Amino acid sequence: MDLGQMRRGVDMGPSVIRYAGVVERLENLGHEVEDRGDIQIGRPSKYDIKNEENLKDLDVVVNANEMLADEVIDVISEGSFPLILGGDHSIALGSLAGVAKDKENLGVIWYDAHGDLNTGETSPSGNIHGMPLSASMGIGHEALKNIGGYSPKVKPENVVIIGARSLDEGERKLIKEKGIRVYTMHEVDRLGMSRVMEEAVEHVSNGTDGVHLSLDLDALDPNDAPGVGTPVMGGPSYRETHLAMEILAESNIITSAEFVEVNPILDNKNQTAEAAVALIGSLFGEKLL
Ligand SMILES: NC(=[NH2+])NCCC[C@H](N)C(=O)O
Ligand SMILES: [Mn+2]
Ligand SMILES: [Mn+2]
Repeated sequence: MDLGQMRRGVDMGPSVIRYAGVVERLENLGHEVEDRGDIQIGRPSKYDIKNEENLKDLDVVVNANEMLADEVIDVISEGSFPLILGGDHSIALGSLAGVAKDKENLGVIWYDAHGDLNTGETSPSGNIHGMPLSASMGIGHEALKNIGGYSPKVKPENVVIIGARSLDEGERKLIKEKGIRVYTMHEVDRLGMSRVMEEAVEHVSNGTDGVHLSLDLDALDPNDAPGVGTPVMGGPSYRETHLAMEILAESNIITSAEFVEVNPILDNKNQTAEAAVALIGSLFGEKLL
C-alpha cells in the first residue's frame, strides 16, 4: 500500500522486509511462520465511495483495508499471531478492524513520530496514513471508521502513543479532549525509554483483552531509519527501540503487531528494513544471551 501518502515506493516495504530475512529470523527463534503473501491493492475498488479532496484515494484505501481486516480475522481464527507488514500506515485501519473484532477492550501501542490522529477536516495533507488512529477510535469519515463493519475499534483510554514529535493542531486538540496517554520525545528523554515502556505496558494491559503494537519506522531517529516518507529529526535510537521491543517481549502482552512505512526508494542499502527485522526479532523474544 502506498496510496495513504504521496511518496511512491512504500508499497515495496513488505518485499524488502522479507528480503532482510524476517521469516528466517522468526523461524530461528522457534516460531512457525506462514507468509500469507501480499494483499492486492488497486482499482477498481468494490466500494463506490466518492473521493473527497482531503481524503486522497479513499475508495482504494477502504477497499484494501477491508481485505486486510478479513485476512487478519482469518489468521486469528487459526490461533496464530498476526504480524502485518507495510506499506504506509493507512493499513492500521485494516489491522485494527481485524484484531479488535470480538475484543471489547483492545489496548494499542502506537510507536510513531506522529499521532496519526487527523481527520479529513484537520489534516494538512489529505493523506490517510495520518488518520488511522483517530478513525479506529470512531472519529472521522464514515467509510474509514466503519472498516470491518463496526466502530469504534479502540477506546481512547486504551491507547498509548510513544515517540511523538510532530503533531498537528487538530491532533493536539483531540489528545487533550480524549485524554490520550502520549509519551512525546520530551518524556522519553526525561524518563528514559525503560520507564516509559514500563508505564506504557501498565497502561495498556490494565483491563484490556489484547494489545496491538503499531510501529511506524519513522518513530526511529532518521539516522537509524532513513527509509521513511515523513522523517522527523530527534527520535529514539535503534538501540532504545530495541530496548522497547525487549520490554514488550518480557511483558508478554502483545497479541498482534504491524511494522509500517519502510520505503526502500528512500532507504540507504535496506538499512530501515534491516532495522525492522531486528526489532521484530526482539519483539518475538530474541536475546543476546
Ligand atoms: N503514518 C505517518 N507517517 N503519518 C504522517 C502524518 C503526517 C501529518 N501529520 C499528516 O497528517 O499528513
Ligand atoms: Mn509516522
Ligand atoms: Mn504513522
